[in-house]
Amino acid sequence: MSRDYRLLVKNAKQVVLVCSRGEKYLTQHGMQDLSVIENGSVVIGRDGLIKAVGPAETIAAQFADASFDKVINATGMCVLPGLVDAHTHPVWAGDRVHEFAMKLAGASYMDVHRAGGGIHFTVEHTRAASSSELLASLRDRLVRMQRAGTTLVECKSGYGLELQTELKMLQVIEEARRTLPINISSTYCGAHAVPRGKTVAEATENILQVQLPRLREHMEAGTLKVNNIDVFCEQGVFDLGSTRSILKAGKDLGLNINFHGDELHPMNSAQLGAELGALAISHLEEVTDQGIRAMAKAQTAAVLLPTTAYILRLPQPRARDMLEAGVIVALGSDFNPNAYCCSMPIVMHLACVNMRMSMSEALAAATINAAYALGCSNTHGSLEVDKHGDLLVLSSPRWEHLIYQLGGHQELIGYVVVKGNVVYENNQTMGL
Ligand SMILES: N=CN[C@@H](CCC(=O)O)C(=O)O
Ligand SMILES: [Zn+2]
Repeated sequence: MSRDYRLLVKNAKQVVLVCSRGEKYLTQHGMQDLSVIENGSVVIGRDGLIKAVGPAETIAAQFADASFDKVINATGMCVLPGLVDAHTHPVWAGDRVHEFAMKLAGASYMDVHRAGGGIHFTVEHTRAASSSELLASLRDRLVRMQRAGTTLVECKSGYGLELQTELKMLQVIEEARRTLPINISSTYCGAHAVPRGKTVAEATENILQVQLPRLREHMEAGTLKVNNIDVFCEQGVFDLGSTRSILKAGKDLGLNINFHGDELHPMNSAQLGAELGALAISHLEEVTDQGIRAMAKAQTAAVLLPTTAYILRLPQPRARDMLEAGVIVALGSDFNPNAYCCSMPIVMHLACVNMRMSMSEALAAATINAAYALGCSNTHGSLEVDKHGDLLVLSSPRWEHLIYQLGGHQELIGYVVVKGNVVYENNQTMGL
């Protein structure tokens, strides 16, 4: 057997595995009691997969005659799995800082949307932008996310609302996936809003008869890899019936159902998602008790987005009720021109303070459960042998500092590693 490896991270004060028995997700007590090794090391092979993780002394003995392309001495530091951001809209042109001012002055999200702003404003600018402009800004945003610890990120289309721009966005995401050292799960979200001048029925028809068939051709030809299908199921956007037909058609294409539901009004989106076998539903600020029970039973993950409730001053999603009912709770940044946040550490902090999650629950939600929401928890979301060697090294002796120090991740994160390669190194780290 070869004794050459890509990376050894040795002697960490804590190695947070999150889980260690091949769990696909964590719920209830499992989220409270994360697997942590005190004084541990991790070995990543040349194939980018984890070969060993365990007590530092055991690893030192087991790999005494091995050679490593790189060794990180993590004495006094913590190692965590790379963070997983389960919901973002990172491909767009034209910021909406002016709308932030309107909302601070009292306008609601739907006031702005109905007045032709919001998603419509971004659609106009994104349709006009070239692929290279979109790719350049996407790259910058992904770099910012990565520096904040994200190593797997879901990226949606949805600012085209017609075939050409939706395809342009998905191709830009595909190019990022091919060329950037970050894992991407891509989502077709052509039903993000009803285009100006069209009815819901016309928009649904266009998606079913024009956009999805062309997407199928690209997927079959191997020119696009798309993982998930999304719809914004909301009053004044896509109703339950149109949502159902679009999601079902996406599922027939082999896409995972992962959609926006019960955000501003109770729509019975959670029940619909459970019925269709959705992998995940995002937002859920207005989910009902029945919806919570249906999601728990169907093992449909709830992707909660603390930045949205915070920025729009919405009621907080009922994280505690969901956790107690056994729902698989995950987290996402919801990065988009409305909620401009690239940082999962800040998202975890908000989840703890505003949604009353514990720090362990928040970390599980931002790692193994977010990976589950993207159908990737067999390869990502925890530090276990044979999973991808994606991890963070923090310059603090306890991992909880990543959540506790609000906005402190820039100084705390010393290394971000993807498949055993250091993709970000920060020489300016500061301890406590
Ligand atoms: N709610 C719908 N979609 C996004 C917002 C997109 C936008 O405002 O541009 C969300 O998840 O928050
Ligand atoms: Zn969204």
